[in-house]
Amino acid sequence: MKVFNREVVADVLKQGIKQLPLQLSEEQVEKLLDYLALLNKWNSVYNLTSVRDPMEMVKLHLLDSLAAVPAFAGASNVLDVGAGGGLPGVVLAISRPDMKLSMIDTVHKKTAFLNQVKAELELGNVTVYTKKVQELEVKTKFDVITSRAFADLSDFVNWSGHLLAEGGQFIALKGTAPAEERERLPAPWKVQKLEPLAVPGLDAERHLVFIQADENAETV
Ligand SMILES: C[S@@+](CC[C@H](N)C(=O)[O-])C[C@H]1O[C@@H](n2cnc3c(N)ncnc32)[C@H](O)[C@@H]1O
Repeated sequence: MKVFNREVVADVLKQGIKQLPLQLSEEQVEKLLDYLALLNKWNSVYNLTSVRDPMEMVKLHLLDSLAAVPAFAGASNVLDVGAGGGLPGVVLAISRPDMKLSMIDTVHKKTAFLNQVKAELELGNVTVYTKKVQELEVKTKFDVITSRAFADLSDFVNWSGHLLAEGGQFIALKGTAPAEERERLPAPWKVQKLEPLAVPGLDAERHLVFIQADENAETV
């Protein structure tokens, strides 16, 4: 486990947040830092992320997920598929306490960690599922289904399309989203928008891919 210097990490986080169109309270920033401390503490046990350095975790995990938060402006009931250690799910849940946030992963030790985060950070808006997303059934479908570093776009929509409410959308956080991958989407799904994502302190290509059923979408 790398040493977690909360003061130094907080400084990088706060500087990054200033560069984003986001208003977070001091309490929310503290919860983000608590989450990062838990991720750092339990990573060696649960194997939650290959990123081991807390300073790198701030940029590659927290700020990367925070940069996507404004894209969820109109959302009220969101599912994060393949949430792993909670990205972007936990960051969304902390940033938008008004929103219901569900996370699903097949790996029990990861969802055990997510339930621990939920309890320790008192995230009353969070629900955690341990199963394949293809096998999940819910009473109320989601208005947004998101994922980060999860799967090919076609697999993402094929495996979770049954959980999306009518008129809802997928938002995938990707490094690149090659045209070939976007064009291979099965009907009725179409890429509505491909948006470059600027992550403070990160010099890497990042994108948000918005996908909707054809009747709502303009093909890019
Ligand atoms: C590369 S990790 C990404 C984790 C996290 N989203 C992140 O960005 O750090 C992909 C995750 O998807 C989960 N996964 C793979 N297939 C799945 C499925 N069919 N349903 C739910 N989760 C799945 C894996 O267990 C893994 O934790």
